[in-house]
Amino acid sequence: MTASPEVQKSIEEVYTKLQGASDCTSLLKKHLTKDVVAKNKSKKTRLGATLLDVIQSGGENLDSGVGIYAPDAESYTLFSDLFNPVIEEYHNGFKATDTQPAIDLGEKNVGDLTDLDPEGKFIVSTRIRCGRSLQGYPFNPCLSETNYKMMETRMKEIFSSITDPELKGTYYPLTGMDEETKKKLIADHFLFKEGDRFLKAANANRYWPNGRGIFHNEKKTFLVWVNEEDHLRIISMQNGGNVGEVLGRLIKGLNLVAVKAPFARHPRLGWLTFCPTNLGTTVRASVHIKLPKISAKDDFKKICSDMKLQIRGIHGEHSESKEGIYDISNKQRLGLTEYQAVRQMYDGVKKLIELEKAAA
Ligand SMILES: Nc1ncnc2c1ncn2[C@@H]1O[C@H](COP(=O)(O)OP(=O)(O)OP(=O)(O)O)[C@@H](O)[C@H]1O
Ligand SMILES: NC(=[NH2+])NCCC[C@H](N)C(=O)O
Repeated sequence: MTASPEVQKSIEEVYTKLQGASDCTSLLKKHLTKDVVAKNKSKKTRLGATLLDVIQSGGENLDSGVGIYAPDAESYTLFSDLFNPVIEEYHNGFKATDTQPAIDLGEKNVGDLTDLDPEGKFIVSTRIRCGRSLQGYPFNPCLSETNYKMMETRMKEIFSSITDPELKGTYYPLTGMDEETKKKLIADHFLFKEGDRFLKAANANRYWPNGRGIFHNEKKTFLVWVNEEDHLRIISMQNGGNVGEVLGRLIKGLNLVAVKAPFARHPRLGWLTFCPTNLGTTVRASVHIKLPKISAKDDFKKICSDMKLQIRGIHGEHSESKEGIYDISNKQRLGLTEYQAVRQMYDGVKKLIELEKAAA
């Protein structure tokens, strides 16, 4: 199967647009070379995805940090000329010949992750999330409306089978959810935002809100997002800095879902996700933290990036910090174990708190 002349022309146009965009710093722009375009523009996956599906989000959103998504699992290999260098640069040097290590969620080590802020002076809340894709389904741009509905139905059955007293809860479909409830869930950091322009341009918001929703326990400390960016985002969160408790709950919840739903795993790339930044462990462990002194200094960003930490704003990715509160998390998710990913955040945040305490 080959891509149509129109699609190939659009790919050339994205390339030309990126080359002409002097303020664009995305990994897409850097790694979509003339050669990569020439070699890949006519290719199509078995499900019909093309290089255009991979690059259109970054082509439309020139402020993307990364700019590419995989419409289906095959795209990671068929378009590896583009994915591999982007993955290598994002995930701290993970090469085309490297393999994701075996799973280690850290069951045996949760006790080592003692409260980072026992006095409650710095950390507002802690959250660890991972992503999962249900085996047998492609990613958003290749899903039909029926696929979405079938996946949601399957997940509803799984959620209703959870009887653990701490984790059991209710599934709330987005379809029919009143605006007030939705807004509050988003503002309180529990629910995904609507209309993400990066996902929209990647064709990932089709049939919205069908098939999308959120499951959570009563305390909203264990949550599962259904069919937003990934098929599933499994989340554990709570106020304060007790990372061990948050990880322990995530492992418990993840295991309950995993026994009922087989997930898609790649021999080299680990758990498969729609965005290459989330491959491997898929783990983003974060704190919302107040660091008024060190965050005001010029070297704050460098200190964080040297410790492989990512800084986000208070309402998540692409948002601004408010009242001096930052979202600090591990950046790398591939090429290390789940426990190491959490540990990267844990050790880094511990250091940041020491620096804040010592700062004048
Ligand atoms: N430590 C935390 N405490 C409370 N809320 C958090 C924490 N970390 C993230 N959040 C909230 O989770 C929501 C989702 O954030 P965001 O979209 O940045 O990350 P994500 O769910 O990890 O996914 P992605 O990386 O795909 O964007 C936002 O409302 C954000 O404020
Ligand atoms: N939620 C994510 N997958 N975040 C990572 C990348 C997001 C967006 N495509 C960008 O390049 O900036």
